[in-house]
This record gives sequence, structure tokens and C-alpha cells, in this order.
Amino acid sequence: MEKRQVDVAIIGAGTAGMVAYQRARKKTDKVLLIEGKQYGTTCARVGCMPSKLLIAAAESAHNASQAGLFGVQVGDIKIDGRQVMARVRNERDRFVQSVVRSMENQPEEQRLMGHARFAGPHRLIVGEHTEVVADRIVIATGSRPNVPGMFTDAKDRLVVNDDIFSWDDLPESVAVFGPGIIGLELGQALSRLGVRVRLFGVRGGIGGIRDEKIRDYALKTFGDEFPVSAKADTKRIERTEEGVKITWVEGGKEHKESFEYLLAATGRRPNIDNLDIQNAGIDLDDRGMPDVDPNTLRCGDSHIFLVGDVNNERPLLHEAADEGRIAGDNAGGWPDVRAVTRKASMGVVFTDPQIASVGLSYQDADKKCPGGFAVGEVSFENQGRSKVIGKNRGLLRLYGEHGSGLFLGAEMFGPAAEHIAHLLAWCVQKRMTVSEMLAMPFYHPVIEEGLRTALKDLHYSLEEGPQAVDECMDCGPGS
Ligand SMILES: Cc1cc2nc3c(=O)[nH]c(=O)nc-3n(C[C@H](O)[C@H](O)[C@H](O)COP(=O)(O)OP(=O)(O)OC[C@H]3O[C@@H](n4cnc5c(N)ncnc54)[C@H](O)[C@@H]3O)c2cc1C
Ligand SMILES: NC(=O)c1ccc[n+]([C@@H]2O[C@H](COP(=O)([O-])OP(=O)(O)OC[C@H]3O[C@@H](n4cnc5c(N)ncnc54)[C@H](O)[C@@H]3O)[C@@H](O)[C@H]2O)c1
Repeated sequence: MEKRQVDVAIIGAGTAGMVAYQRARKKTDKVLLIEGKQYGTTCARVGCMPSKLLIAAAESAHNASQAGLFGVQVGDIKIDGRQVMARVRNERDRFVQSVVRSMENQPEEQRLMGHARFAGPHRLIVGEHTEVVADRIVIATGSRPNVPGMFTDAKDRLVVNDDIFSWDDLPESVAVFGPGIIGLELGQALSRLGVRVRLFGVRGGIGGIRDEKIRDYALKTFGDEFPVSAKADTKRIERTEEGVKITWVEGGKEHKESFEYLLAATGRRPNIDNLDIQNAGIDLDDRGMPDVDPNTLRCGDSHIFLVGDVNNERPLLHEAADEGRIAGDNAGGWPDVRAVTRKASMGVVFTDPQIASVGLSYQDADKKCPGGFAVGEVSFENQGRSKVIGKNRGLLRLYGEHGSGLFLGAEMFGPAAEHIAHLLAWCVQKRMTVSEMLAMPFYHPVIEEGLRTALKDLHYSLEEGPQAVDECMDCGPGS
């Protein structure tokens, strides 16, 4: 077995691992980035990018179907599944290739292919061909789909997100299990591309929405577009000659429906169970997870760091990159380990309408200031610009602290949520008050004028401003 000795070993060349590698390299050349399967990252291969490509095709089909609203007749819309999937795969491959190239441009002596596992606190065995002794170790092994046991009854018709992006054509029907972020994004996209979809959940939630008023609005909106069984008790899954037959109980009645495929989008699990982590000499909880400091990404007071999806804290791309940066700096600059203030939290779900969450959720605001926070809201149903473009659905709810007037957080289901979420996250991070936010410029006619209305409503609820009026004279029409 070959032996290597390095200052920093990084396990996993995904987004978090690549960034950690880049940062650690600034402090030492004795860095080794170990990848078990292939370069290219989850984001580019089977995550953010191909899912957004599929959604873009769906959006295009949907916009064409809605053109009549504007007096534009487009005739019959034909969706060519093979062309849709060819574009998804081709563009996806381009993204993957650019990531692979950037990895292959790195010095060969700093890269190693093979599955890594711990043989001791500082010892890794890689692919049974190399023993690596590392002073510090960054674990950046990502996550994988979590598939409940009963789904295996669907046999060869069971798919996860990874499989969808290799399809040559669109199927006739898909039962999507898991109304979380992945299930909702992919379910709506497939439905808009003409695939018969039913979305199955167990607890009545949708898209990870925490604010009950917004969740109920979203459930109704999606349910009007395609069948959503948000509280289904699945009794049986059978592989039949044609596909998969699902039997479930909902509202006290038994239902059966057959589909070509069953998509499992029922959450993801961290890739920590395949690392022999028990040999790493760090404390683990009863789920086998180390305790990680979110500001240093360090496990306890050890030399081991845990970054990206594998720590299961904020499983999002920009967070994986931030965590890689923090851990890479700390592992490289060891023993100078620095705590870094994390950015304001922000999440966006790329459905239509989009879903966004920023800062504290309703429940967290209630926990932080029990009885001491207020809510301001706006409906987008009559919002000027949203109406102009035919996207006037949704609700934005903002949370602010009584006394200080601080803006705490927000949840939104509505148009341009991806952009409004950024403005709001920047305000949370800058610890702005609602008054300060209202003093910012707002153009006309834009969707952000809806945000201003919600801010005025929050200002009023915080007893800091007058009641917002429907037809305000200092705003443009329909703001
Ligand atoms: C369908 C889908 C859509 C998504 N959309 C978005 C989105 O729109 N926006 C967003 O912010 N996030 C999105 N995400 C989440 C985002 O993709 C992840 O948060 C991010 O990619 C995690 O990066 P990572 O570096 O932690 O893991 P990964 O990129 O998965 O990297 C982990 C690497 O570790 C390797 N590895 C694992 N075990 C070992 C081992 N023992 N030895 C060596 N190597 C190993 C793996 O092969 C892999 O290359 C999406 C995810 C999915 C699945
Ligand atoms: N736009 C984005 O930023 C984006 C997009 C996709 C994924 N992601 C990331 O990937 C992570 C994982 O997404 P996800 O959708 O897999 O997980 P999730 O946790 O968001 O959703 C899983 C859903 O499956 C449901 N579920 C669990 N078991 C079930 C069962 N047996 N039957 C039916 N439903 C069941 C859960 O109640 C939940 O609603 C997200 O948390 C997010 O961080 C982000």
C-alpha cells in the first residue's frame, strides 16, 4: 500500500471540498483532495443545475399555455420529451465539464481517487491502495437520497433525482413521494411538461414552508394545478406489468393509482455512515453524527472538520461553499482556528410561484421573542406589477421585533421570491430595522412594491407607523 503524509486531507471533491482545498492550499502545499467516485459535484451533475434546466423547460411550456391571457394565441403546444431531456443533459454536461476541468487543472500530487475511510484519528485508507496520514482532516462527503424500505417494492421503476436527469424521454406518469423541496420542484416541472404526476406526503407539509398561513395558501395553489395527497397513508406499492401501483388511504378512503415510475424525494442522508467514523476519535451522538461548531466547522476540539451537506445543518450550495471556506482556512492555518460569523440564512424553492425563507421562521421568532414579535403581510393577488405579468398569486409575511423594531425574518410564496429573498437576507444580515428598510428606494411598477406594502403593515403592527391604506397616494397604482 502506498503511503502519503500531508498537513490537510480533504475527503470529497464536491463544492464544499473543492472550496476547502482552495483555501487550505493558500496556507500549505501539503494538501490532498480525495474523491471517491468522480469529479463534477452533486450540484452540477444531479442537483441544482439539471433541476433548474428541467424547470426552465417547464416554465417555457407553462408560459406558452398562459399566453392567451394576454391575447396571444400560440395554438397547440407540443412538448417533445426527447428534446427537453436532450437539452437538460447537454447543458448539464457543459456545467459538469467545466467543474471537472477545473479539478483536473490542479496539481496531480494534490489529488487522489478512491473511497476514503478512517483507520485512526489521523489515518485514512483510500481505495485500499493508499494510506494517508494527515495532521488535519476535512470531511466533505455530501449526502444521498434517503429511500424508505417499502419503496423497493417498485423494483426497477423506483427512481431518485439522479436517475431523472439521465432520461432520454419524458415518461407518461410519475408518483412523486416527498412534497419537500426536491419533490415539489421536480413534480411541478414534470407536470408542466405533460407528465401525469401525483405528489404524496405524510405530514401535510409542502416545500418546507414553516408559516402555516403561507403553507395553506401554497397547498391550495399547487393542489389546484396537479393532484397533491399531502397526508397520504401509503398501504402498498406493487410493481405491475405496466409500472407501479400505489394504494393509499387519504381522508378515510382507500385509493389506487398506477404510474410509470415512483420518484423517491423523501429527504437526504449524510454520507457519514460509510467512513468508519467510529475510528476518528471524535464524539458521536446516537445517530452517529459528530457535534460541529457552525462558526469553525470543527468537530469538538479535534483536528477534524465537517462541511457541506454531510453535517446536515444547511444543505444548500452557497452554505457548502461558505463552510468549505471556513474549514479550509482553519485546517490550513492550524492551530489558528477562527470562528466566523455565519451569513443570514436564506432558502429559495424554484417552483412557480417560488417559495423563499429568510432569517428566522415564524416558529423561531416566537421562540426568540415569545409574544414580542409582530407580523406584516401582503397578498400578491392585487399587486400591480404581479397583475401586469399575470403572476399575481401568493403571500409574503414579514416578522419584526417589538421595541427594537428589528426585522427578524420572512417567508414568501409568490412572484420573484428569489430576488426579494436576497434583499431581505441582506437586511437581516445588516440588522436593519423596519423603519430603515422603509427608507430605502422602491421603483415603480415593480414586485418589490409589494414588499413595501408588507413592510408598512409590519411597521403598523409594531406600533411604529400608520395603518397601510389600500390606495396609497404616495405610491403608484396597484403597488
Ligand atoms: C435535486 C437537487 C437540487 C438541488 N437544488 C439546489 C438549489 O437549487 N440550490 C441550492 O443551494 N442547493 C441545491 N441543492 C443542494 C446542493 O446541491 C447541495 O447542498 C450541495 O451540492 C452539497 O455540496 P457538498 O460539497 O456538501 O456535497 P457533494 O457535491 O455531494 O460532494 C461530496 C463528494 O464527496 C464524495 N465522497 C463521498 N463519500 C466519500 C468517501 N468516503 N471518500 C471519498 N469521497 C467521497 C462524493 O463522491 C462527492 O463527490 C440541490 C440538491 C439536489 C439533490
Ligand atoms: N432550491 C433549492 O435550494 C433546493 C432544491 C432541491 C434540494 N435542495 C436541498 O436538498 C435538501 C433535500 O431535499 P428533499 O426534498 O429531499 O428533502 P426535504 O426534507 O425538503 O423533503 C422531504 C419530504 O419528504 C417527506 N417524506 C418523508 N418520508 C416520506 C414518505 N415515506 N412518503 C412521503 N413523503 C415523505 C417529508 O415529510 C418531507 O416533506 C433540501 O433540504 C435542500 O436543502 C435545495
